[in-house]
Amino acid sequence: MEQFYTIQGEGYNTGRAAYFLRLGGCDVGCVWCDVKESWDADQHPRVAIADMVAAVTEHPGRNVVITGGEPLMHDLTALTGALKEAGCQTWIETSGAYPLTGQWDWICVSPKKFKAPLPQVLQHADELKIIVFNKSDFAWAEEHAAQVGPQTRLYLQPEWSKATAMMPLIVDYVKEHPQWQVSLQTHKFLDIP
Ligand SMILES: C[S@@+](CC[C@H](N)C(=O)[O-])C[C@H]1O[C@@H](n2cnc3c(N)ncnc32)[C@H](O)[C@@H]1O
Ligand SMILES: Nc1nc2[nH]cc(C(=O)O)c2c(=O)[nH]1
Ligand code: SF4
Ligand SMILES: [Mg+2]
Repeated sequence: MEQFYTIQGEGYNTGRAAYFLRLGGCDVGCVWCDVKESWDADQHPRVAIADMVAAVTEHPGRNVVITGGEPLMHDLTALTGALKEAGCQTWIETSGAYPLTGQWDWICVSPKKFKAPLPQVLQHADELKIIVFNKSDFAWAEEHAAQVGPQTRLYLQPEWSKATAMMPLIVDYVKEHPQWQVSLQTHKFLDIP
């Protein structure tokens, strides 16, 4: 759908330069999704893997975030294989609703109520990033934290339009449950892609 070189704004790798490949297509249907224009894959041109890798390597950074849309609706074996061959670190942003394909250096799973994550994907998560839209999401976050491995980093990220109301609850929650960390969409504060 689009590709751009920016700073990873969210989660564990916040602040690090990364090239984003945003793949079209998602049927999860989050009401608050901030890239609804990604949902219909047919609205976006097909790009050859070699062209994506060439675009990545025009920049000095070698961290590549594959996001979407829901990137795991595509078989990512060939794309991640080509990126690894070009010396890239491969990071994914996924809801976990589809089977894991590809070779990954960092897996961020952000489960959704609208289409449940697969246990297999949760078990491979390096990072679990729960979007907090209302106060019931803390209990829901714990249900998913119980399904990841002991090394998985746990993040609570406010839904953007509810951030003012949810941030005080998130701050209190993290102080009481310090296994969790705060994640903010810092790129939106920086006004970068
Ligand atoms: C647009 S999604 C694409 C990747 C994948 N479909 C997913 O949901 O993880 C990228 C990240 O943005 C988060 N996100 C989407 N809309 C958001 C919003 N309105 N506020 C906060 N985070 C949001 C998602 O939860 C996910 O972690
Ligand atoms: N800077 C920046 N960081 C991000 N982290 C995850 C994003 C995404 O939409 O997947 C995203 C994004 O869209 N921009
Ligand atoms: S799964 Fe991701 S891309 Fe799909 S609707 Fe939800 S936030 Fe948007
Ligand atoms: Mg985004």
